[in-house]
Amino acid sequence: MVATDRLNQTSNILHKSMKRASSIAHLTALDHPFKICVIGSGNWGTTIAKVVSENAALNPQLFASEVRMWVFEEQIDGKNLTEIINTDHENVKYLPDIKLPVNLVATPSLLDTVKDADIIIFNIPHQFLAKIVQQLKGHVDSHVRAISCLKGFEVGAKGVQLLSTYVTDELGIECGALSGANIATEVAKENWSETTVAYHIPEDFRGEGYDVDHKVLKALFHRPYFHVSVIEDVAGISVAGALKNVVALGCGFVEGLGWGNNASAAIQRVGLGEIIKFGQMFFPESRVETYYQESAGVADLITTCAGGRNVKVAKLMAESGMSALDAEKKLLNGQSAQGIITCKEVHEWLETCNSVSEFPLFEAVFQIIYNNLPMENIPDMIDELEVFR
Ligand SMILES: NC(=O)C1=CN([C@@H]2O[C@H](COP(=O)(O)OP(=O)(O)OC[C@H]3O[C@@H](n4cnc5c(N)ncnc54)[C@H](O)[C@@H]3O)[C@@H](O)[C@H]2O)C=CC1
Ligand SMILES: O=C(CO)COP(=O)(O)O
Repeated sequence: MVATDRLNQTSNILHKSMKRASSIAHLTALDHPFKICVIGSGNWGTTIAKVVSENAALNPQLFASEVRMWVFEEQIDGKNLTEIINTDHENVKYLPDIKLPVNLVATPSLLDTVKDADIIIFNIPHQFLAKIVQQLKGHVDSHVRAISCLKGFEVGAKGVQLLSTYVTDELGIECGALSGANIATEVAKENWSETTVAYHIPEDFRGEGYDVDHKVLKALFHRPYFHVSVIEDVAGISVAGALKNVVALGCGFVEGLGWGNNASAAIQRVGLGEIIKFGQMFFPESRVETYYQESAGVADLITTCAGGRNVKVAKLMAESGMSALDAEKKLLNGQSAQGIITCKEVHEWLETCNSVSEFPLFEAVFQIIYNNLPMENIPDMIDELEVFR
């Protein structure tokens, strides 16, 4: 009886997932297949390029097979990285030992990469976004749609902005976000992960089959090993993705000090509270439920604090006394621990708003990295400032 129930249950699950897969497979672009490009070829940039290239090859009615990936050109042993990627189908510097699909084409020119693209996926360390977006101005049609996979904020004359909002404001194109518990190397190895894509359907939507909607985004990013949930809350997933990197630095400090799991859990508790509070104060359109219902949020906080680059860099700082930038350089071979910049951006914004004291963990991380505050002071800093909660 129990065995029969199990069998029925398994067959129901199989039926549902086959139905879902076939409904995605039967989507058709009615005008021309959507042409995809990826801007960025780092650890996550290359991984996402692999994911979407696989889907592009499998769905010719919906996507053009060739996916271009912009590479910030550099030489590896006297050879251009683009040439290595296009010949050996491997990004030997930022994603070694992972075979890339042959329909993924590395391109050194930014403008050639976006030429005729229908969907642009931004995936670079966020400190380079402004420069890239400025180069794209005037070269992207207003009907192009975009997804930002970046984690961070833009802080400037307009205050604190989501990176997707920055893209929309500067380029005049609709931009959503992708964020989740996604250590790139695990996704690249096709170990099962979940992610969240958030996208608002714009007012100039041209109709199903002619434009990007939630079904198209699911077809673009969902893989058997990379399960995608598509929602509307761009702000919620972006705030969570940016700020968990700051919390992860805090976890790295206490880990490097040898304080153990309780201390790391305490940092994550305070950190989650500050993430939610930041979202509610500065992005009131974000939904608190997103943080625990979606992969972007608590799940991303857990995976990043367990094994991400930010935690590793902070741990090395604690163990060696190195500066954040030296530790990043030593450990990451050109990759970026985004929390180092994000905590500064957050501090500057909170100072402008006179709200520094309401975010004791974010402020402690900033003071440790930029003003050499002793890491051992974290518990006291949190206690002293937490009275403002
Ligand atoms: N790696 C990961 O596990 C994940 C990363 N993310 C986010 O995705 C975004 C991109 O991260 P990654 O692809 O991992 O990048 P990365 O950390 O691997 O950075 C290296 C990339 O930066 C490029 N770069 C270096 N100098 C540059 C310059 N002056 N201008 C333009 N590009 C330059 C390099 O060419 C290389 O492509 C970040 O915001 C990150 O937080 C999100 C989820 C997972
Ligand atoms: O964003 C990430 C996981 O979702 C990656 O985190 P790190 O940049 O700390 O490796």
